[in-house]
Amino acid sequence: MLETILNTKKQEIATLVMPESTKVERRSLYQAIKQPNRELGLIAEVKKASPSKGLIREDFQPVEIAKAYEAANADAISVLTDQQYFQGHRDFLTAIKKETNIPIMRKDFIIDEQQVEESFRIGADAILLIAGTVSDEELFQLYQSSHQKGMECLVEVHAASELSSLLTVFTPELIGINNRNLKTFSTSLAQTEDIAKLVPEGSLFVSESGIHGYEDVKRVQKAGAGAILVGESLMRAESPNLGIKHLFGELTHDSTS
Ligand SMILES: O=C(O)c1ccccc1NCC(=O)[C@H](O)[C@H](O)COP(=O)(O)O
Repeated sequence: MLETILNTKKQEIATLVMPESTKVERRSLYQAIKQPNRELGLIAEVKKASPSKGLIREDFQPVEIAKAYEAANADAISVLTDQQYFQGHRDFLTAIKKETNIPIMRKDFIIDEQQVEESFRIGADAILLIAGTVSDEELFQLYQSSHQKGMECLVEVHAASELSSLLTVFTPELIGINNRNLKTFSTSLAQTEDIAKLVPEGSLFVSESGIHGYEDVKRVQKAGAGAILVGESLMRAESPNLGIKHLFGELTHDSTS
């Protein structure tokens, strides 16, 4: 699947039309999740559809969802901007950035400097970089140019071998451990437990994907995660607020909104 997505990205990059620059102040994702609003940080994702689940949320109002995440004390927001596989759009990110006050991460498949510049222009505070999509050296280049532009990076790995290889080239401040196997689409929190052992002391790590309830939250927290990245379970919840409360075990019998 990843290979198919990356082939699409290469075609998109070849015809990329650079947007005008949006004037925004940049916010730190690292600081937000270092000092989270709850026992561990929450990056709440705006995700309409996915390759594994198809359409997740029919009534999809990206800015309203993002504002509700912020009101429910999410620490940061992840916005899927890929159109073909996730039904996202880069305009969603710009609109969300203008209407919220917490860090906004661009979640896409970023493999080229032009996409870094595009992310900067649309107003992203941070971008996702995925190990294995380009060489570790190329990933480091993208990481450095993002930082030079004032954006931070969440560097995602799917295997212990990917992280150890990456660490021979550079040490990301923010490491994402994705619990989803991109071949089978199945998720396992054991991924977080296995890979966590390799995370260097100075880095914060985020457990991503397949987190649906408080038991999951406690499990990845025990493994050392500083934050979680959650999409589907929040998008399927009756409201973002109820979804977040459910996730952190904050629901009481009289919780109605
Ligand atoms: O979500 C997918 O099906 C998917 C497929 C292929 C590549 C990436 C994919 N998802 C990106 C993500 O990492 C998730 O959107 C994110 O971690 C949130 O996951 P979840 O809470 O399980 O929606």
